[in-house]
Amino acid sequence: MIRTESLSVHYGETTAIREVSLQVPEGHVTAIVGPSGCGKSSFLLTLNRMIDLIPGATTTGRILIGGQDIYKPGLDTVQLRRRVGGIAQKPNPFPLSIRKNIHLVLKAQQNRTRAELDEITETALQDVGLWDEVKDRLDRPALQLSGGQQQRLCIARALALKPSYLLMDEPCSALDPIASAKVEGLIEDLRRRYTIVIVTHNLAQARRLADDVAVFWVQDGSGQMIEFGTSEKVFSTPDNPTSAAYLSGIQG
Ligand SMILES: Nc1ncnc2c1ncn2[C@@H]1O[C@H](COP(=O)(O)OP(=O)(O)OP(=O)(O)O)[C@@H](O)[C@H]1O
Repeated sequence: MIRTESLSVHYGETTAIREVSLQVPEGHVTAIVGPSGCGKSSFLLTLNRMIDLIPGATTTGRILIGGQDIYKPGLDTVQLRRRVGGIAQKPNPFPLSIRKNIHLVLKAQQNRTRAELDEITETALQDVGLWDEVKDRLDRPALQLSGGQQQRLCIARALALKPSYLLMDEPCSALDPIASAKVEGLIEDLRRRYTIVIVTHNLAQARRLADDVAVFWVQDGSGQMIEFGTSEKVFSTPDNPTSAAYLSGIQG
C-alpha cells in the first residue's frame, strides 16, 4: 500500500500541494485528475523521490510504501526507484537499440549473463505485447519505433526491474488514439499485478481504468485533494460541488 500523510510539496516559497492524505491499496489503480497546475505531477514525483532531483523542491508530511517511510534518513533511493517505477508523459527510450534499452537498466544493478538479460528482455517485451512486433529487429534503434511502441518499450523497461508499484504521468497524452487505446489496454492487463498511480487529463480513461479516483484542485493558491473515493462513487455521486462540476465537464 502507498499511504501519504499530510503530504505537502513546496517549490521555494510556493506551496504546490498542501496536506494530501490518501491511500492506494495493493493491486489497485488510483487515478489523479484535476485541471492543469493543481499539483498532480508534483504529487507523483514524491512517490519515488524523483522530486529530490528538482532544485528548490521540498516536501513535508510522510509517505509510507509497503509500511516503510520512504523519506527516512539513509533510505536507498536507487532501490526505491526499482520498487516504484516511473513512466513519463512522453516516451523516452534511450537512443540505443531496443534490446540495449532493457539490458542497460538491468546491467546497471547486477551481474547477469547475456542469456539471462535476453530472457528478461523477452519476458518484459511480451508483458507489454511488443515481443511479436519487435523480435526480429531487437538490434535496431528504439527511436525508429512508433510513439506507441516506444511508450510500451518504456513500460517494458520499467517492468524488467520487477517493480511492485508503477507511477504513470499521462502515459497516453503524447499518443494518437489508436496507440493510446493500446497503452490503455496494457494498463488494464497490468492491473492487480502491480499497484498503479496514474495521472490523466482524460476523465473517461480514469473512469474506465481506476478503482479509486482523487480529484486535485487549486484552493487558496495550492493544490489540494478535494475528493477521493471509488471511481463509481466519485463519478456518480461526488461529495464536493467543485469536483462534481469538473467531472461532469462543466468546469476545469
Ligand atoms: N520545478 C518547479 N519549480 C517551481 N514551480 C513548479 C515546478 N514544477 C511545478 N511547479 C508549480 O507547481 C504547481 C503544480 O505543478 P504540477 O506540474 O505538479 O501540476 P499538474 O497538475 O501536474 O499540471 P499539468 O496537468 O499541467 O501537468 C504549478 O503552479 C507549477 O507552476
